[in-house]
Amino acid sequence: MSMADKAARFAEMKRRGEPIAMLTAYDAPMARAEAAARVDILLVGDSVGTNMLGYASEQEVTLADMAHHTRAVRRGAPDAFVISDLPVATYETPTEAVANARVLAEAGADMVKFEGCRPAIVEALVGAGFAVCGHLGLEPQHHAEKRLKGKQAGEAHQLVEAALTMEKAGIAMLVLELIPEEVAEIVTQRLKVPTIGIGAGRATDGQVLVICDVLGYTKAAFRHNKRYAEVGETMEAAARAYVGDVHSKAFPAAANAFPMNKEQLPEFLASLA
Ligand SMILES: Nc1nc(=O)c2c([nH]1)NC[C@@H]1CN(c3ccc(C(=O)N[C@@H](CCC(=O)O)C(=O)O)cc3)CN21
Ligand SMILES: CC(C)C(=O)C(=O)O
Ligand SMILES: [Mg+2]
Repeated sequence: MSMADKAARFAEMKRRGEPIAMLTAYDAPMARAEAAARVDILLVGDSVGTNMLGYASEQEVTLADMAHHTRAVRRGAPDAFVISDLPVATYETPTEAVANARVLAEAGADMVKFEGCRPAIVEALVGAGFAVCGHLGLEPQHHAEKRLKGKQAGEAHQLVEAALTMEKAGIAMLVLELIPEEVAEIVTQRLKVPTIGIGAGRATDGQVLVICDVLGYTKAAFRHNKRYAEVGETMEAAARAYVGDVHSKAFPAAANAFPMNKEQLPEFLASLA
């Protein structure tokens, strides 16, 4: 199946009014769990850098990082639909974008995503056979200040124009990040391709969240997020209990140890005498 055929399923979901659930995934066990939970789309976001690799910003994420994590996600979820982010400064020219998209596709991505209104980049990628997801509104790779975009009428109008430009260029999907609900609703109505929102309100065709926020693995308490677990607390409590058990010699117990063959033990001890 070609990359475009696989993505057609999501356009069909939009037509039917079936919401699309996307989550970021960064490694094999995460991907396995999300696939088992029937997450529609796994996003290997460049947010892997700040959330999993300890980087200070999205600027530090490399193509090698993205390929490494895309391979892990693909190994964990062989049949899932996987989108991978082209990291910062890897799609400056059409030629560069195509070469770098190939690296992500070979690592297992079904679709590639990049930030900003760059129709010439979309055309080159689509021409080379890649399915492309756009990303407008807050562009973490390009905007140091993480705040709502399209709050002013002029900026909101530009966002709608940019979305239409990207659709005309050939994107198969569009992520809308941190924009007012009313703007996301207009963009969603005017595009045939599905919109996926994060902090973009209720009217988009799908939603995406960063898995670490959903898990309560990160400390952040973003307004756009809904926390479904407290994995960070669970992880610290488990590590703390383990340390306590080792220090108190409660662990390992006999059940965790491996005894020698009963008949061999006397012979072993005698051999040492
Ligand atoms: N852990 C994590 N979660 C995310 O949602 C996320 C990432 N990382 N990394 C990439 C981008 C960056 N995102 C961000 C980053 C900061 C805010 C933020 O500061 N939100 C404020 C409101 C901002 C405003 O009102 O303008 C908040 O209080 O929630 C939002 C989205 C979303 N993405
Ligand atoms: C926030 C989503 C859309 C993203 O681009 C990422 O996780 O990198
Ligand atoms: Mg990203």
